[in-house]
Order: sequence, then structure tokens, then C-alpha cells
Amino acid sequence: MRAPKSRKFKLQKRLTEVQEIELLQSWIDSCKLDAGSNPLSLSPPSEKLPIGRLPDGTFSPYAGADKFFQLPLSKRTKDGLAASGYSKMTDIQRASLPHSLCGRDILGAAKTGSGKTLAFVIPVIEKLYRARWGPEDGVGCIIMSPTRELAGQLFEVLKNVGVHHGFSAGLLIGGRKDVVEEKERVNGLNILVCTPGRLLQHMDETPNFECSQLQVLVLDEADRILDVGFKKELNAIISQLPKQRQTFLFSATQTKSVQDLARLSLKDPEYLSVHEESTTATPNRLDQTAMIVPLDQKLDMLWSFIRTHLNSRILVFLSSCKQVKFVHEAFKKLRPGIPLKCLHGRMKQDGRMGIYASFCEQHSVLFSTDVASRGLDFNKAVDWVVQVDCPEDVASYIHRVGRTARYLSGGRSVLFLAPSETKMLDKLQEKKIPIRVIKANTKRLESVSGSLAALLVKYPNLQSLAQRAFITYLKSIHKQRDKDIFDVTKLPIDEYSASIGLPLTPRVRFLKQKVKGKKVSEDLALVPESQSDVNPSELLRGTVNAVKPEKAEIELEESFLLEKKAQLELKDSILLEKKAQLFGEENETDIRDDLHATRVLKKKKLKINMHRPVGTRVVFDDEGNTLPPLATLADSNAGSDSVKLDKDKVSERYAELREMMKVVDKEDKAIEHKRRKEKRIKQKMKLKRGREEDDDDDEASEDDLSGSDREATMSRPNKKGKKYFNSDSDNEDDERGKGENNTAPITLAEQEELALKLLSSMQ
Ligand SMILES: Nc1ncnc2c1ncn2[C@@H]1O[C@H](COP(=O)(O)OP(=O)(O)OP(=O)(O)O)[C@@H](O)[C@H]1O
Repeated sequence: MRAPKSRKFKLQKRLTEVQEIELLQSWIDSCKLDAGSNPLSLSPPSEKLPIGRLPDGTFSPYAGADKFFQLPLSKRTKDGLAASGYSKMTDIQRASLPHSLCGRDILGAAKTGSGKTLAFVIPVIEKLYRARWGPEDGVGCIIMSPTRELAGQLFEVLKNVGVHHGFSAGLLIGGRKDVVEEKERVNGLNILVCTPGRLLQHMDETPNFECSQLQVLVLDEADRILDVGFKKELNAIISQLPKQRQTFLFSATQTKSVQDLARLSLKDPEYLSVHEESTTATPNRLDQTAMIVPLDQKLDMLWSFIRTHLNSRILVFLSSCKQVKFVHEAFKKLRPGIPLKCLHGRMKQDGRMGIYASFCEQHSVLFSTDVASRGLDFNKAVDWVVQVDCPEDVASYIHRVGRTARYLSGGRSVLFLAPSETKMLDKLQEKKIPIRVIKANTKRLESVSGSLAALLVKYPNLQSLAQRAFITYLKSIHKQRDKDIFDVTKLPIDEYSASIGLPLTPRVRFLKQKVKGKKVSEDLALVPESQSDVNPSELLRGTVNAVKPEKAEIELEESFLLEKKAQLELKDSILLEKKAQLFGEENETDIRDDLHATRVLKKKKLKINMHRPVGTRVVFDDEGNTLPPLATLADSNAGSDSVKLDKDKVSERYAELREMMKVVDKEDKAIEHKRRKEKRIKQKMKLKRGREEDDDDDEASEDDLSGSDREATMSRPNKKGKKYFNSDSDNEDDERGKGENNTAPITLAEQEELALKLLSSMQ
């Protein structure tokens, strides 16, 4: 009895669904807005006028409609919206929904936090619903986001609003381990919320995966996805999508580039920029300030800011992963009295999601790269956005500060600008961003550089992190396109290096080239020919090199270590770049870092080729790297206007360097000699003590040798390959000569036995 009843019920339900769809379609058709008209302009000036009636008495279906239930939406969607707490539409929703519901392409621009997500989620659901899309129909819609976190957030909104619908939706983002399982399920999904890299991975690798039936394509943060960082992925994706589809592009900083629009084959899109007439480009409830902070005081300022805002949620933007890591680690050790978290593109995905969620729950500070700058909603919980490093452009500024003051809530932001970056203020004001310049309360400014220096001594890992943070910061400035604002030669790099606790300023190769303005060889760059075109801090280094050779040596060694590390990093970054291409690494800074790294590597390779003409004597350094002969350098530089060095000058310089090297060498030898002597005396003493304790045993005491050291020492043959003891110490050999095994080498088994004996005698 039950079965027929339920069949009847299902039939009834389907009938009402069909009826509803027909009704909706006729409603949409009957109140189709003219292309190009803005529903916001249809609002009746007086609330007394009925919905749909304009002041002149004419009828317009969307006039005065500002609630979701007044739109031709399915009951399921309306229920989903109501359950999520959405009833009144925001401006961008009112302006775009009437157009998107009737099938037009949309270019939507509205301030951050103004509800753009619902403006595309609702028409997506409605379109598939009206098309009676089912599991067998495959992928009907793709929603793309530049970052994984944002994709996760969009997926949540889709799930909440579409809760009463029967579509299957999936979140496809990089960094997830379950890709195999995902491949099995992806073909059955109707709506994909994804990052470009992961989608492309499925397009390339998943059998039978195809999107030929696609109805709607959405690009959230469209200008970012259309940016060069995603160019390859996006082009590859678009080429696999049908041209007959609806396309929505949304962003707070929308692209109007014809090229971009052509790439996406938009058809007469509706350009809806609802806040174009607004006096500000940022939310009205956002209080924006800027402070001029010398680079070497930025960390002091940040620290003091955090210490004075312990009951807030503070989002701090820094320009690279390494800076984020360093500041997070260092400040954590200094314990400011508020939980500190960090978010960057090189973190594992689970960690990224967890941090994003936990930041919303408690007062804390989140240090982040631009990975958190776009789209993230943080449950409207961010009180302060602090930009320690200047954003790369106005758009980036708008998105960063847009993480606070969302929807109807207020928020505050502060931007630290180095004196050389003050032109940014003009650019912001030109783009209608109301920003006040304020002065810091110097009485409350706490210096952290001393504490950082102490930390760096205590934690060597932190020191290398600081060095890398320093280098990536300079790199990021060097890479910026806007040279009016970002000029690496204007930065007080020595002071900055000291301010983050580094004992010596690490050398940065690209900086040296930048300072010289031309490609000058490494050796010649040590003492600049003309001092007028050189950065003062670089000059200072030149002087240091000339006067204090030991220090110069240390510095060179430091820079060498860093270069080695940089090379490793380069390898890493190339791998990452490949990974990004494959899996869609979404972090903008990371991807740019990687691209830059690849370029540097290529240049290096080229350089090596150029410096080795046929028949030239090749000189190698201690590590086996080739050193270009000075004469060759002079030849290669001959004729160059910028560096007029003749052979005489070079040989003069060469003689100078040789003298310097002799002094250094002599000193080194003396130090080494002293060290060896001390070591020998120490070992002799130990042996003596050992013999006193146990006359039968002439082996050295074990106390000074750790397990692995011991093994290494015992098994390493000496120069002649005869004796099996450490040949470092002649003295020790002498001592051993007195023992029973001085004529024949002992075997490993014998050594072990000896060691065991020694151990048991000590117990
Ligand atoms: N109609 C509405 N009623 C109530 N709250 C809304 C409505 N529309 C959006 N919101 C809320 O406003 C906040 C911001 O929305 P959303 O994230 O869509 O903004 P956005 O314009 O996409 O911002 P961004 O440019 O930063 O990506 C969210 O918390 C969302 O829940």
C-alpha cells in the first residue's frame, strides 16, 4: 500500500516542480529587463509606491523590489536564502539578479564585502534548476576562485543556499590528498567549485571528465584569475569549455580589458558597477589610516601595535611567505600576549583551512601573504587590517583592507609606508580611497630589534629564516612594476637588516647589479669604479672590504652560503612552479617568486656560457664553481660605456686583492695552527687521564665522542690507508703506536670488541 502512495506523492511533487519551473520561466520572460538598464535606477523614490510601479505610473517588474522573495526564484532557493538569514538584497544583488536570471553574461563590480557571492550563486542554482539538471547531465556549472580558501568559502555559501536542491556539488582544490577518490566522483558532479590548477588537473588526468554541457562559468575575483599568474591554466581550461554558455565575472576591482573579455567569449555582457558613482572605492564604514614608518622601524611598529591591541582580531599582511614565517616565529618567541597564527601558500592545506577557521573564533593576530587578501569573509570578524609591506598596487590595497568592514559592519586599517613609498598615498587618493596620514605615538613604541638579535643567536634556524625573509623582501621590492613607489636602492638595507636582528647584512646579488645599473661582474663590483652611482650601503661594504679583510671574508662566506641556499631555493621554486602549473598553486606571491627564480637561474646559466670563450683558462673556486679570469672580464667589458676598465686597472686591482688575500691567508693559517695545537693538547690530556683511570687500557676516553663521531673516527683510514685511526692528530697516532695494535691494522670486529671492553670497564 505504501509504494503506490509514495509514487503518487513523487509524481505530485514532480508536477509541482514542472509547474513551478514553467511559471518561473514565464515570469522571467514577461519581466525581462532591457539590456543595459540598471534595476537600481528603477527604484521608486517613495516607499508608498507599490512594487513594480514607477513614479510616472508605468509598470516595471523590478521597480522597488529589494527582497529576494520579490524575484522570480524557486521556492527551494528562497527557503535556502531565508534559512541562511538572507532576506534583503544588497545593491549588487539587486542590480545583477534581474539580468543574470534572464540569461545574460555579467561583469559585476562592487565594493568588497557587498555580497557579490550571492549575486552569482543564486542565478547558478536557478539556471540548473530551470533546466531540470540531473546527475546524468554532468557538469553544469563551474565556479572558479584564485585561492583554495576562497573556493572553500564559496562552496559553503553554495551548500547553504542550495540546501533544498538536489544537485551534486564538489570542491576541487589543490593540496588535498584524496585526488584519486576525487577522480572517481568528479564525473558525477553538477557544480564544481574549484581553483584553476585543480580543475585543469582533472581535465588532463581524469578519464571521461568533460564539461561539454556546461551552462554557466563563474570567475570570482575575475581580474585576478585573468591575470598573468593564471594565464596558461585559464587558456587551457577555456579551450575545453563550450562557447555557448552564460559567463559571470565578479570582482571589487573588475577588469574591463577587451582582450580579457574576448578570451572568455562574452556575449554583450552587462557591466554592472554599482558603486561607480560612490565617493569612495572602499566600504563607507572602513576607517583607513597610513603611517610613515622607516623600514627599519616597521617591526617595532608592528610589535607595538599588537601589544596595544590585545583584544582585537588583527590581520597583518606581509609580502612573502618567508617574511610571514619569520615574523610569526620570532614574535611567537617574544610572546606578545595574544595568540599568533600564520597563513601562506606553502602551508599544508589542512593547516591552512584550520587556521582560517580558528582566526575567526578568538582574538588573535593572523600574519598572512596576499593569499588571504581576496574574497575571504572571516565571519565579519576582523577588527584591524595592518599592511606592514606596501601593497603592489591600488587594487591589492582595496582587497586587503576589504577583509574588514564587511557587509554592514565597521572596521579599521593601517598602512605602514616607508618614506620612499609615500607616492602610494597619491595613487590611493586618485582612486577615491579616503586615507588619513597619522603619526605614531612614539611614547608607546617598543623596540624589538635587540630582542630579535638575541633570539637569532639563540635559535640558528630563526637566523636563516631571517636571512631568507630579508632577501625575499628585497626581491619583492625589486620585482614590483611600479618603480615610482618601489625603489630598492632607496631602502636603508643595512639598518633594515639590523632591525630584524641580523648580525651582518646578507649580500644580495641582484641588488648589486641593480645598484650598478649594468651587468657588472661580481669581482669588479667589490670596489665600485665611480662611487656616485652606488647605493651608500653598498659603498660602505666596499670600504669594509678594503679596510677589514677578515670581515669581508666573513661577509663573502655568508653571501656564498646564502647563494647556495638560494640555489636550492631556486630548484625548489622551479619544482613548485611546475607543481603550480599542474596543481594550481594559488599563492600569487609564490608563483611570482617562482617565475622570477626561474629567470634568475636562466640568466646565471647564460652568464656561465658567455664567460668561457674557447681557449680561456678556467679557474675553479673551493666548491668547484668556475671563476672568470680577470683578464677575460676586462676584455668582455672593453668598450662598455658604463664600466671603462682597462687591463692595467684590472691587474692593479688584482695585485691589491692578492695582497689582501695573502694577509688573510696568513692569519687563517695561524688560527688553524693554533686550533690544531689546542686540539692535540686536549686529546693528549684525555688520553693521560684515561690511562690514569685504567692502566690496562690505552684507548681514548669516550666522553668527548658521540656515537656517530666515534664510528667515523674509528673507521676512517689515515692518509697512507694503513692505520684505521684518525689521522688528524699526529699525537694520537703516536700514542696508539705504544699500544698492542701498532703494527697491524685492527679489524672492525676488533674495534667493536675494544669499544665494548672500554664501555664495560667504565660502568
Ligand atoms: N543579502 C544579504 N543579506 C545579508 N547578508 C549578506 C547579504 N549578501 C551578502 N551578505 C553577507 O555579506 C558578507 C560579504 O559577502 P560576500 O563575501 O559575498 O562579499 P563580496 O562582495 O564577495 O566581497 P569580496 O569583494 O571581498 O569578495 C558575507 O558575510 C555575506 O554573508
